[in-house]
Amino acid sequence: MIESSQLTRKFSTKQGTVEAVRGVDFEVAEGETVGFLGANGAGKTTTLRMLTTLLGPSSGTATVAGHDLRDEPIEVRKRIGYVAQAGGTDPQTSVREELALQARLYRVPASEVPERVRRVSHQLDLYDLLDREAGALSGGQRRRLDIALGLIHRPPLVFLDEPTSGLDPQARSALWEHIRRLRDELGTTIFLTTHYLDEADALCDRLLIIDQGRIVTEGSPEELKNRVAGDLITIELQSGELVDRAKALLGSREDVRELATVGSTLRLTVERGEQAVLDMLRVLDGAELQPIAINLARPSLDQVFLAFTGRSLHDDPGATT
Ligand SMILES: Nc1ncnc2c1ncn2[C@@H]1O[C@H](COP(=O)(O)OP(=O)(O)OP(=O)(O)O)[C@@H](O)[C@H]1O
Repeated sequence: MIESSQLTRKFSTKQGTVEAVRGVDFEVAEGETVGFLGANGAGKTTTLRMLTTLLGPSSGTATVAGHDLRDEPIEVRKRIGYVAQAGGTDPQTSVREELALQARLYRVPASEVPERVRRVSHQLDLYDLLDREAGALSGGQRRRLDIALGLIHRPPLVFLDEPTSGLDPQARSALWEHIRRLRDELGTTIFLTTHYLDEADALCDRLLIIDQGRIVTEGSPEELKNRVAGDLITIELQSGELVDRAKALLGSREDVRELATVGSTLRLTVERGEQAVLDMLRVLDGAELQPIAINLARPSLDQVFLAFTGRSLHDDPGATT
């Protein structure tokens, strides 16, 4: 659905040239939900604006929904929906009028417009709000309207720029449900930007992590977590002496990457923790070692982000996760 080839964008400013995007290569398959994860200023919006034909690349190109960005921008535009960070619409227009106007802009035949408005408003839970003025909507309702506007012409590919930015936790998880349904029920390919790690984890089949204009790694949330850290198993025993025995029994396993003892606790970093923890329990039981407590912790995407970019998203003043 998307094939980006060395897309680059520079901006000239009074202070000099800003290299916002420095040659990004990636692919997005049909039906995937792919997240572009990065801190403020990493280059997410600039890439999105290039892929949606709103901004010309300085170099490189991309094929989007089967058409080249540079050679056939109009064909690209017909096949995509773009939901920008802040929708700018007339606050006095009703939700119904907004949707109908957008449908007409996309040349949906007039006779089909009411049905389209009905469908999309059902999909995004806006049906009871159709006669409300856009200016009177809550933040979550407004974002749902923005997404409905991006879907009215039924594009196979939708770009969402920070879809839940500024929403409260309840409105965010409600919107996630709507985004999931787009993929599951309509097969829509979704490319979204976010700097919320929980959002990336909850919604995306695959993530591209962008830092300072470059993609530093990609993979499914699970793959990325496995690649970075492995799972952490902590086993607490009655005494340091018993810990030493447990260490001797478990330390030589092939799947143990790191091992440390802290007082009467043994800490092991392993691959596939769920399986390992069961095996280890069996081994300890066989040696008549009964742990007081066992804990298994999965690595977080935060650790992944830190490993690949050298900083935490929590340090980013614009991010709230
Ligand atoms: N029109 C412009 N003129 C000059 N510099 C720009 C322009 N647009 C973006 N930049 C710079 O390019 C870099 C990337 O910006 P971009 O908006 O793509 O980041 P982002 O990852 O989307 O950040 P955010 O999460 O804050 O939206 C930033 O350093 C930004 O200041």
